[in-house]
Amino acid sequence: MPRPFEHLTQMFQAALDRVDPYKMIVNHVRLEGSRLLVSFEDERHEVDLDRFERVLVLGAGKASARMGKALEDILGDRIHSGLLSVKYGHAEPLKHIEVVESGHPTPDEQGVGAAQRIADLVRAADAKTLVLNLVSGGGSALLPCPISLDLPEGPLRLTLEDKQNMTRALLACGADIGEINCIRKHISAVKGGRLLKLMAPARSLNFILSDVVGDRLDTIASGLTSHDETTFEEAMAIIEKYQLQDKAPANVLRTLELGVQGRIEETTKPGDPATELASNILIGSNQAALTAACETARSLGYNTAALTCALTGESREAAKFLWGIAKDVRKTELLVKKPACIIAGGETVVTLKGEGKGGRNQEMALAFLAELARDELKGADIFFLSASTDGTDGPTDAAGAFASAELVEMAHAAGLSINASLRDNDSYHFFERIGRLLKTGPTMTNVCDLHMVIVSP
Ligand SMILES: Nc1ncnc2c1ncn2[C@@H]1O[C@H](COP(=O)(O)OP(=O)(O)OP(=O)(O)O)[C@@H](O)[C@H]1O
Ligand SMILES: O=C(O)[C@H](O)CO
Repeated sequence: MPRPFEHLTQMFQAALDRVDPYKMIVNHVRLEGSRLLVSFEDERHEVDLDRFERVLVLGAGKASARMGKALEDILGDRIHSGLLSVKYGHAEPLKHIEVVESGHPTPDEQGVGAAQRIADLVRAADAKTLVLNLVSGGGSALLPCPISLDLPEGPLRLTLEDKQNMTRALLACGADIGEINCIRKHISAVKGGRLLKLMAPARSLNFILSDVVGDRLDTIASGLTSHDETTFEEAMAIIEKYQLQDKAPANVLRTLELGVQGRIEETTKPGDPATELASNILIGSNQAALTAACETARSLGYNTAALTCALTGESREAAKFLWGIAKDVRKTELLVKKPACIIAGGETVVTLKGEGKGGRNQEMALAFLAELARDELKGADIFFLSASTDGTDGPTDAAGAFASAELVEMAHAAGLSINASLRDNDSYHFFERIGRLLKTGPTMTNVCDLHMVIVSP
């Protein structure tokens, strides 16, 4: 492994360590006698547990089991019971909280079962119940609760299959997570803050780890515990924007149409009394990971530039943007002096056109490699890593992939075509063949993606 790749891996590991949800919770939440004290930047809360007869821990997301472990270590027997839905392979043995593993990114029966049980638990919660919700990215897929309506003309029951087909169409069309979740919220019985209405009159403290650019609470895990800023009209406009009329299941289109006509109640809106009972606490985001990566880069001797936590757009376009910056730094050192490390975070999208296997980070590394292959200076001074902090980039077992000039040679030697692999969205098989995938396994955290470029002197 070339030295710069080792450095990029160290920076990524440091970033993961900083956003370990266990540490984020135990460092900011403590129990003093019967008082639960929470302090995250400007969010401070104090709750007297003796005022409640029971404490329930609920939630969903790739990082939620690790958050649950932290709460168990802090609260011990104070937790009455709990239920979390996490992605397969993301469970953690817990004592008071049951952890169910469910399908992601396409929801499955396990998720439906967990969502149903969570809905039942919150419906039964009264004013003597304190609910602690642990919400993290992935929660949308892990808590599928298809809306069910009794209309004068007969029942309208969305099925798991409807949700699965809608999810597949949304993930492939290039829509960003705000758009995807706008639709998810309007066809769910718990998302878009509908969980809050089921939970009233119980009080809730909701710990939220952001995997969404801009950290909008109504987007993370489709805003289970947040009021919703989006509307049925916007959901319908997204269907039209991505021409999903033929791909969206008939039941979904019908639900959205009825919503636009005002025949279905909107998601929970700002000012709804149910929102008054909930405190939403953002425990971490991409910024923390980016900061840790920068600190490590500095300690390894690089002059470091943190570009943004909000890199979005098509992966292959973002790769060109980062490549342009790398070339600028090589030539002018205007942004930062060499040896340089340029770091960005965010979440891009991939509009799937091919039948291959990959993820948005692997696709970005492949598109970066395409630029390296065209470089007149042969790019021996530029090294790149793009990786997802949850450890699973797209439906693959890799977190991301590396790129450097040496890989262009390796690909040629292996008879691989960068352009053909890009055309097929087949980045996984490409990097697997040349042994340059980054594999971490499930990291139990989730704060979007990191992209890091080293420019050597
Ligand atoms: N062959 C492929 N090449 C590139 N990207 C792909 C490919 N197949 C799927 N994807 C992308 O993978 C993404 C879904 O995978 P992933 O589970 O990593 O998403 P996620 O955003 O991390 O999930 P969540 O936000 O729910 O935590 C989609 O953006 C999809 O476009
Ligand atoms: O679950 C989801 O909706 C995404 O991961 C964004 O939080």
